[in-house]
Amino acid sequence: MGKKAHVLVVPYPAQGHVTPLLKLSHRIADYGVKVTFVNTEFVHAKIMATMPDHNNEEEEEEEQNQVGLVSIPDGLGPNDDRRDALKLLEKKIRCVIADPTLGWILEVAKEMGIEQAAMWPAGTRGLPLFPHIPKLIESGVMDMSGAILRNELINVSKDIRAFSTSELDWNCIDDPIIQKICFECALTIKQTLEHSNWFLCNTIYELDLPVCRLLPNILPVGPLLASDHPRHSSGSFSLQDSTCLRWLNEQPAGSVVYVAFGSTTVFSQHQFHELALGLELAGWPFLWIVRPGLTNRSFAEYPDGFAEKVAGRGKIVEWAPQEKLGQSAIACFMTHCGWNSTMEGVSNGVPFLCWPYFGDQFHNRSSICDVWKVGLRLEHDENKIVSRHEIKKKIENLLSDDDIKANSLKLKKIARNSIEKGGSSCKNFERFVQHLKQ
Ligand SMILES: O=c1ccn([C@@H]2O[C@H](COP(=O)(O)OP(=O)(O)O[C@H]3O[C@H](CO)[C@@H](O)[C@H](O)[C@H]3O)[C@@H](O)[C@H]2O)c(=O)[nH]1
Repeated sequence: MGKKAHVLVVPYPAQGHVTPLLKLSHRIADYGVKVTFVNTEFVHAKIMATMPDHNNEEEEEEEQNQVGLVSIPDGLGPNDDRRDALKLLEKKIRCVIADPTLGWILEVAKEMGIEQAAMWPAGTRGLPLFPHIPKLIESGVMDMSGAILRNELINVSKDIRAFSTSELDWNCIDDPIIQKICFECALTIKQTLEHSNWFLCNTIYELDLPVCRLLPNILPVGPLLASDHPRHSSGSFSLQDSTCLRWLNEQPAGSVVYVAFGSTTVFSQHQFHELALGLELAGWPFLWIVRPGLTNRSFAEYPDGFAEKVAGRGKIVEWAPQEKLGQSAIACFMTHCGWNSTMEGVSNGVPFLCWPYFGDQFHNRSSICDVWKVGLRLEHDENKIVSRHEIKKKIENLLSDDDIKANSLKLKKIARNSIEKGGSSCKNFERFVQHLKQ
């Protein structure tokens, strides 16, 4: 059976408009089409309060063909008079800011004559590949659907290391359907990069010079840090366990290996064991984030006797306030090289042990190890496993490398300066905001 068609219904937030559109939506849903109906929060609350309770099974079954009611704010203040139906027409959106992967939102904004700003959340090193796609098709390196026909090195600029075709994001995926979706997404990103009014990036001009020069329309405004602003939310999906901050404060300066792999990495149980044994063997204190889903089992199983062997020097939590881990106790950061983690690590001046999992993380590793020289790679063995011995060796190599330590502190200064008044990212950001306020 094919996928259910899905329509989005957006009424004007007034009784006489909501009612017919909702009736129409229910009719459509009765034909097996999925409907998401978007009300303002104000209207949504009113409708929900008048909905009958659905208690019996018969009604639950009917529920499957119900219209999904969701809400968005209407943009008015708490004291605005919502009985004045014209009030909303006075409200104009100045600019739409969206993730480039959702380029269609920006296209709609363009159609409506609204300014569009894309905000790229990932690493920028791979960005120059997107505008290069037509040339790769023309020269027969790939076909129109992104399938690679010939492996070769891709040169986008003399200042940027050549990419191999295996580094193209969509080419790293085995499933041909997902590969196709990812290629379409790459085309959307290309389009957005070339046509949106603004292309903001969570990066720093001084650290990303070749890319910023090659793509002059990108606007570096990073590192975007919430922890510097007490009232800003980091948008964490999980509760952050703050007990590790206290624990860290009790550890000697420069002694703790911080181990965290963001929200998407999944290890096999075998690899998870090997990592635990590597941390045990290395002998350093460690703070390890083991979120639910980090292994491909329903819960992570530690090696026998692990807890006893690392007692007193190993702290494991499900989710930490990572951005706030700027304590001097942290000696290095074992990471999957997600871009947020990369920017946060750079801002805290910590050396990296790089263990990328997919996508931009490989490019980010390259920035960390080859360009900025603030980290080392963890290498897989012939069985595609990062062994406990490799982990111990690389921790030792990294912690005894004074050049890497010095580079990390230099980078921290650059990152922090860039967001101070007069710094490059601060200036870029102010330019953008001033424009919005005109
Ligand atoms: O215990 C933890 C661990 C992580 N984090 C936060 O979670 C975020 C993780 O982001 P990131 O490091 O970018 O990793 P992912 O969640 O894996 O990010 C996805 O999105 C990124 C931005 O597009 C890409 O660079 C990555 O490849 C992709 O996996 C960071 O802000 C961390 O501070 C916590 O708050 N607590």
